Amino acid sequence: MFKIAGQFQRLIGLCVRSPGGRANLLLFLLITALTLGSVYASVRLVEWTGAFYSALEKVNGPEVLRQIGIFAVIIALNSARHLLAEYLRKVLEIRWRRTLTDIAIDRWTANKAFWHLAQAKTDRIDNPDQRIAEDCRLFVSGMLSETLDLISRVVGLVSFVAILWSLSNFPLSLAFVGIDLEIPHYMVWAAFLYVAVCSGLTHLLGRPLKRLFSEQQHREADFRYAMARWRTSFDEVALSNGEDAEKRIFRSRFDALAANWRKLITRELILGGFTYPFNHSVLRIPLFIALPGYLAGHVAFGGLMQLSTAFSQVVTTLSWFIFSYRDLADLVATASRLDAFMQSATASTGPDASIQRLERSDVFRLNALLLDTPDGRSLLAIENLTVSPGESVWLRGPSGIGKTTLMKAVAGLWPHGTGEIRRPREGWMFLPQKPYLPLGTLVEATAYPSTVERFGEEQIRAALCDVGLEQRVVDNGAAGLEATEGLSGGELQRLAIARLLLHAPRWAILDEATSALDPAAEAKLLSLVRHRLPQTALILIAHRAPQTLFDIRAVDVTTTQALAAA
Ligand SMILES: Nc1ncnc2c1ncn2[C@@H]1O[C@H](COP(=O)(O)OP(=O)(O)OP(=O)(O)O)[C@@H](O)[C@H]1O
Repeated sequence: MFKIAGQFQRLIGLCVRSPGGRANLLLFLLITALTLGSVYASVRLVEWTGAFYSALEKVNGPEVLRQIGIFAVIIALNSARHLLAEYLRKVLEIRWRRTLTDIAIDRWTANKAFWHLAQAKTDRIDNPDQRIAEDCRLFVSGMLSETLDLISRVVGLVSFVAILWSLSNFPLSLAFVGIDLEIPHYMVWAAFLYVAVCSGLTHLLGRPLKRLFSEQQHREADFRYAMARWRTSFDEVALSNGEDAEKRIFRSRFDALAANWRKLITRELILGGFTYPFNHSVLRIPLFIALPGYLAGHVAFGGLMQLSTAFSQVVTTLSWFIFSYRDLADLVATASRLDAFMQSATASTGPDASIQRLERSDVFRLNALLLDTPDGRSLLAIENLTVSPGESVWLRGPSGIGKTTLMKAVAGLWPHGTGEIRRPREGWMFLPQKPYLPLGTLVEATAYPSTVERFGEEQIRAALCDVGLEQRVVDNGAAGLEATEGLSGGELQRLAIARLLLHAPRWAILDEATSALDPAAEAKLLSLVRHRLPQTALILIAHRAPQTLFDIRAVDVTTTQALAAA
């Protein structure tokens, strides 16, 4: 219970403490006031019912007409109140959702938490996209509607208990083990006892729901992810006739989803076996509880009916927990998923690195660097390597030795290994074999990770033409339309070279970044880079010798054992 309260407190705290939190809190108070207006409207309608039926009983035509007018005014004002409250609730919902989403994205991206958490063997955050897109929305909307409901019910409860207290002004007399007992206002105590027992039973029956809801969200996201992954690889699947394999993956994920769904609906059935009859008997049971008073002659028939109505009001209001149990379980499951995501993303800076990193010098130097895999397998070893600005170096080594891992270590991602990396803090660019293509236009993809405004469209188009993508530029026209789909492997690598030319970093590591180009194109592009960026240190990682029209220093990367033998 304390754990759940802590999760809600942390998440609500994030909404309230963020910029604009006070304005949102005021909006919440306004919505609460408007919601409480519904209690006032109910009380006014009860009064109106009495006045209207009295007028009817007395066949008082003008008074009946007046009451119809009052009714119209109550309904009009109440409708306006309801619509305004709903509108403002939805405004607040999107505002708080934006706040939570912004925080989730900030934490997910800070210190490259997204990368480190994806590597984690334990406590891995599954489906972060779902947590950011879906859980933030579900948490805010569920929390708002349940909180407003609870507040209006608490206020309604106070007025209904007062009414019940004044109506049930007779005691219940009992003879218990020879002792005469008198319970004054027993209807009020009976209402509380009745709801307490029923709530306990509801909780007992519905307890597994929270875990089942959480599991369901998790399996739904896994299923969606399998579909989304397939969508990004249509070519590969079609070429390898992988439809059946894909179907097997979808079906197995759907089976997992359906298996949990069956457990969920069975549990809902068990819970419903109690809550459904409860919901339908809640209006009748009071009558039976009030009967002793009626049979003892303490109350007339009309009073009995009044009493049972007041009792039902109290019980219905008190039963919020029972009626909302399913939604509350869903909300609690969402809150714990989202809170776990926020906590892990905040805490994650990756494992402690044993590689020493110094980021002050103006040269790039590796000293006695040994890289390992996370499970301790040795990868490459570099005894000494120094690269100065403007130099060109080719790092060569067999496949799987850890060349790409070296690039990650230099970038500060890979923590496993020993030795020292000295490098300037700024001015780096890392080009992987398959460049990342963000959503957007060709021009935006070329400017990535900077903005189009930084370079201007003309300069970007010129860079694209320089790397041999002029046809693409022409095809896209001036509009810079969505054009990044359908780029071949070689075209993608050309685009990455255009990025390099635009950003003009002082240090660049190209990991098989021209492997998809023919030798002549490779030589032309690398020479263009060398010519345009004379101050840039170019470190090429490749199995085979890169075709260049300039001098390049070859450096062998080897394994620890080979180094020791040498
Ligand atoms: N996150 C990881 N967890 C465990 N092992 C990893 C991880 N990343 C890479 N490895 C392992 O490290 C080894 C080196 O991989 P890496 O991609 O650096 O090799 P490479 O020399 O670049 O190979 P290639 O020339 O074929 O691209 C591989 O055996 C790979 O499986």
